Amino acid sequence: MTDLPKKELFSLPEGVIYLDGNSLGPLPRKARARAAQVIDAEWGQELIKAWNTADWIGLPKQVGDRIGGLVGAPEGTIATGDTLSIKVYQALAAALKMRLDRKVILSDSGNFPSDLYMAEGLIETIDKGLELRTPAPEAVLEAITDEVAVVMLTQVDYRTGRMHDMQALTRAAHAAGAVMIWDLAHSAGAVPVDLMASEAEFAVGCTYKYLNGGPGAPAFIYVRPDLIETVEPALSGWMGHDAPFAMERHYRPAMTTERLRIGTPPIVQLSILEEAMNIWEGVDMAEIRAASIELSELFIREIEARCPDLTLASPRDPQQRGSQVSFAFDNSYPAMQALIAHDVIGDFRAPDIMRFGFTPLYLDADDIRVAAGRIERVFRDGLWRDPAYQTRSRVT
Ligand SMILES: Cc1ncc(COP(=O)(O)O)c(C=O)c1O
Ligand SMILES: Nc1c(O)cccc1C(=O)C[C@H](N)C(=O)O
Repeated sequence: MTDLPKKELFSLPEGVIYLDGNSLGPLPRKARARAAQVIDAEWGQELIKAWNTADWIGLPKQVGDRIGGLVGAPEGTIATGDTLSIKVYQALAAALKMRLDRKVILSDSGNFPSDLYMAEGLIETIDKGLELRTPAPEAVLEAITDEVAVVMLTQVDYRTGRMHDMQALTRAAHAAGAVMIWDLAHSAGAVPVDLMASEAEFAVGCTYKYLNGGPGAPAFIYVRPDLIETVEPALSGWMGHDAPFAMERHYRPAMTTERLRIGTPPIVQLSILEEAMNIWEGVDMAEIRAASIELSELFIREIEARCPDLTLASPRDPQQRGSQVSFAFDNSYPAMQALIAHDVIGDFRAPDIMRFGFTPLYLDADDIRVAAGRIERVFRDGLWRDPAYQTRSRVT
């Protein structure tokens, strides 16, 4: 049994109840010292020698292996770096190369826009004859036909929290002869994932949400081990080369997942992420999941009892949800602004969603009850009507 929560390991502002770790995780206390060490002692003193003396060059793989431990990926199967959108592009381009005889990319209408935009951009670049299909999430299973080259899904819907059945959909994709890509942005560190057991060919994800790597933290990409030596990288940068410092004239991919790296790794961010991953040492994802369900069920009960104007917009069955709960309300934007002003931080997602994330590493039942009390007040007293909350910020 892990001791949850591990609140003391995070630097959270006094009095704030943070229900947005599903978008940007909070600051791990040790991140500051680690970043200072990398900047002052390594970069400052060692200069370029630090690539060897501080093993900067080995850091992307080291961190990838730590992430692998949380998502059922064996050592050496996860490469880190770049942004998730780039990793989506790479996975999709490589997957399409594995099914050149087919023309359909299947995703769903609830997928995060960037995943769909990257697919649209890829189609424009490599083959305008490809087609991106986006049925409703509930209709994906029956849309997997033998026309489909690649099924590309985000396991947990960013807006509703609805969770796809990874095992069943991967099985269906394979039965239809399609390649499977999972986006784990809202899964890694949120729900138990077993990539090897799923047999999916690719997975991608980000590390600034439940993994607490900080804004702009590097993304990750998983390739099933039996495919690593044959996957064709669409973005053939030198850090994915088998021997980057041999400076060979032609690209020759690394014989490991490192072939999906592109350029110079972001060392300060990777170091912070490694520090954040230390918090997960000894944490059992099954325990996190059980605690997350307890917190989210409590939240739903409290909100439904106290705020009759809000409508649950997430599946009621906790097994069908990731680690977030959404409520619909016509004036969600000002309402969320009012909640934030009253120290309950969630977020708004267009058109009418108030989204709350549950992160048992640093939240407990008391936090949920206090949050529910503050939320009740904002709605009971109509505090969200204040003109101060009506003006939209650039980042919502
Ligand atoms: C499911 C999903 N895919 C892609 C992205 C985009 O990631 P990035 O901005 O790191 O490229 C996000 C979050 O921003 C996301 O939630
Ligand atoms: N990556 C983000 C950013 O740079 C600014 C604000 C929000 C984000 C997010 O991660 C959004 C997130 N993927 C979502 O689920 O809405």
